[in-house]
Amino acid sequence: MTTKKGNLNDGRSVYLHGKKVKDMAAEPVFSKTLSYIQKYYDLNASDTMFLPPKTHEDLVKKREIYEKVSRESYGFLGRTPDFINTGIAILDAYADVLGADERTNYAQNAKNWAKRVKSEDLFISHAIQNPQVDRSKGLTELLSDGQEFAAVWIKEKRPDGVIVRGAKQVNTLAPLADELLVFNLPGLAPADKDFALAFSLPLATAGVKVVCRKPTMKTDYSLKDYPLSGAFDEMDAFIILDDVFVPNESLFVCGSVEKSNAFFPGSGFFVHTAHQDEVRGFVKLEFVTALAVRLAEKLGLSQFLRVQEMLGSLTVNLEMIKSSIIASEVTAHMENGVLTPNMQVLLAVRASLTNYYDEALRAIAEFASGSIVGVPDFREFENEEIADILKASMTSPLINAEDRALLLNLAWDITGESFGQRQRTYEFLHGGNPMWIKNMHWQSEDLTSAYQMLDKVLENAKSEK
Ligand SMILES: Cc1cc2nc3c(=O)[nH]c(=O)nc-3n(C[C@H](O)[C@H](O)[C@H](O)COP(=O)(O)OP(=O)(O)OC[C@H]3O[C@@H](n4cnc5c(N)ncnc54)[C@H](O)[C@@H]3O)c2cc1C
Repeated sequence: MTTKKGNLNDGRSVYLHGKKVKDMAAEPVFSKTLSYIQKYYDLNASDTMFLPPKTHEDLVKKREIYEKVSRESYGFLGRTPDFINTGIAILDAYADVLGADERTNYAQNAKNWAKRVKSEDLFISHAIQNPQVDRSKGLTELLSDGQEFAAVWIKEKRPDGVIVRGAKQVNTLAPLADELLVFNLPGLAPADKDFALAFSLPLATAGVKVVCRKPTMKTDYSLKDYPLSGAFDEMDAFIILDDVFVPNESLFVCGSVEKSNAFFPGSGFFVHTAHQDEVRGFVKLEFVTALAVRLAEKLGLSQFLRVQEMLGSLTVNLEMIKSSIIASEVTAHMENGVLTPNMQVLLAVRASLTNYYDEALRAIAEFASGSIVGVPDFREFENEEIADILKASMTSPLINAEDRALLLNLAWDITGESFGQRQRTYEFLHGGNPMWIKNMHWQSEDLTSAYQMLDKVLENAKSEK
């Protein structure tokens, strides 16, 4: 256990700035962010997190703890330990779908793993999406073309486990986690047996290489200049599995396309992690909505009708998301003895949040306008040569110079900085391409009563003499 204790120097291979990191604690991008991740443990969130929901009250309790954890990072850390842990909480009830074969008992492995994650309070990071090598080709075709890193595949089968090779394109917070959970989304073709895998391994396993993107964190300035991007960076990483040995007992799927395709929806992970994710999304939407309102007030814009309409639209969006999350709990159903939130509602929330978040960002950018790039380095407010005139010229009856600069810096962090751009990309894509989400929603929607009305009016028209 490393994340909870705060010691990430366990021999893991993490690459940053073109080098292998020797001391994780010496890198602010990791140490500062870790202190935010650890708030999950400070809040003793695990007791509630690992509760398999049986009643409506349980779901409400879980929502409240997701919200609490999320508020610690204002919703800007998406993959805190509660995300995967809420799926692990119900794995015991679902694992039998994974079955067994002559190699191992996958269902039992998953149950044992869930027990260990709970008892050791581990932080699990998940790696699903395959690198965008050539989406026009199937995985088996890519491998036969020599593309060994287009996905993760079984290179060698041994009696005690398998050697896997390959890559996953983005794994959020992997450098700070205890273990990597590697699996596929549904969609493997019948020929893709060698790609049919699901397993979890400690970060420090030989051959696991975690290659970080360039940080968005600003370390050379004060938090006054970069209130969020100076505080944490939800690091994403490219994962390389360079001939990694996975012991039989760590395998949840191996060689079965059917089981691989069933893993995400069939393990209960999808719906319960979605519940956590949408609550976290709501908290973030609340934050950006509040910032838009504060900017409008402090820049003297809120008496304009157009601005009022924009603000009203943001609060309407917020209300829709809040109510929908509650609706997903009220319309939950029992499945495998677990009270399961309504997935159609959660998918609708995910599909809408991408647009609502963007709308809030557009409002912030429009209100902050050119002022957003006219903010000096905060040290200028201490510069004897110009401090007085700067403060006088930037102070208004509504807000003093420093508070105004701070508010605008926050707006820039969220709309302009690489931190904000990464957050925007995250909101758009982390839950899957919105195209797939909407596609999935439409295919599962029950339109029976709507069709009945439609047929009635058509029949009425046809039967007119
Ligand atoms: C900040 C961030 C953090 C993330 N964190 C994680 C993480 O921790 N773990 C993880 O596993 N994943 C993570 N993801 C990955 C995320 O799950 C994927 O980016 C997302 O699902 C979209 O998949 P993709 O990028 O492979 O794009 P694709 O699905 O390849 O789509 C790319 C483009 O191709 C088009 N396209 C692709 N296939 C088709 C098709 N069949 N028909 C028509 N058009 C098609 C799409 O419309 C789109 O325009 C993260 C992503 C981001 C941006």
